[in-house]
Amino acid sequence: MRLAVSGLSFAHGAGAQRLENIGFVLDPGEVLCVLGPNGAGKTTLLRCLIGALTPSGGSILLDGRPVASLSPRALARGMAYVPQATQPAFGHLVGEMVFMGRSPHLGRLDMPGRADRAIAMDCLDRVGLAHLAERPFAAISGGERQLCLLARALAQQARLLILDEPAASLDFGNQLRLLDLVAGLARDGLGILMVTHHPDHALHVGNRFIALRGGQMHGAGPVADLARPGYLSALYGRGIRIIRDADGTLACAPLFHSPQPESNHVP
Ligand SMILES: Nc1ncnc2c1ncn2[C@@H]1O[C@H](COP(=O)(O)OP(=O)(O)OP(=O)(O)O)[C@@H](O)[C@H]1O
Repeated sequence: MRLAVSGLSFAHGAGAQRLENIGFVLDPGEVLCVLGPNGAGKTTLLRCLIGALTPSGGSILLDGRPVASLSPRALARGMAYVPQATQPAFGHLVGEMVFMGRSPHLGRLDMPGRADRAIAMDCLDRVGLAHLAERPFAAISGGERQLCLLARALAQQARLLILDEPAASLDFGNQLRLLDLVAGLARDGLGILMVTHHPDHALHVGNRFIALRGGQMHGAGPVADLARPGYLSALYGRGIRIIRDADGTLACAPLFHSPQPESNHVP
């Protein structure tokens, strides 16, 4: 399933920052990372993609069909969205939250059947939370909630995953587990669009990236471009260097004691 976005624009309202002329393609088996400073428009972009916001211009095509023309059910079978971890509105159990991911596969009055429950439990197990199935969603930690929402999206069995800062509340071990999971899902042929504040994560599991700044495309390309000298410093407005260890693994580190970049010009 191919997601193709072209010339996308959106405004939250008069005077609010606009998203302008955003474009990219996400193919099956690819991890596309969305980077950019706070307030750059990353979540706004994701909410346009899933139909929660209506763009003022441009196109969003899923396998060539405008997402706006798809029924909620068809859209949910195509794309699964994992928002930033939220406070629970209702008193659901963790397992029930994950069953909800099966909704696009059920009839209007159907309850999840045995097969749906097995899929949901398997997804909960994949994120390491099987032992919390009977706990209230409201009574687990922020990181566990984030993993639960990921399990719900996996239970949806969509071909595209849209992840909004999936690692934001995770401990270091769970961040690595998440990255392994993302890489594995991409190997299974899913397309994954992942907003991240960790350029390292993009370098580890991403294929390509887009960078937003002030609602505009600041750059796009293969993730290796993020390691170009000065690129991340220009994107975030702080000195950042890339370290390459003996086996070729790249990591970002701060440059605390050097002059900070004054412009956001991308080299
Ligand atoms: N509902 C809203 N009404 C008006 N402006 C909004 C609304 N939601 C977001 N904005 C503004 O739109 C811009 C982009 O917000 P968005 O949440 O998309 O940024 P982001 O890149 O996801 O940020 P962060 O990295 O901090 O999560 C910001 O200037 C924000 O203040």
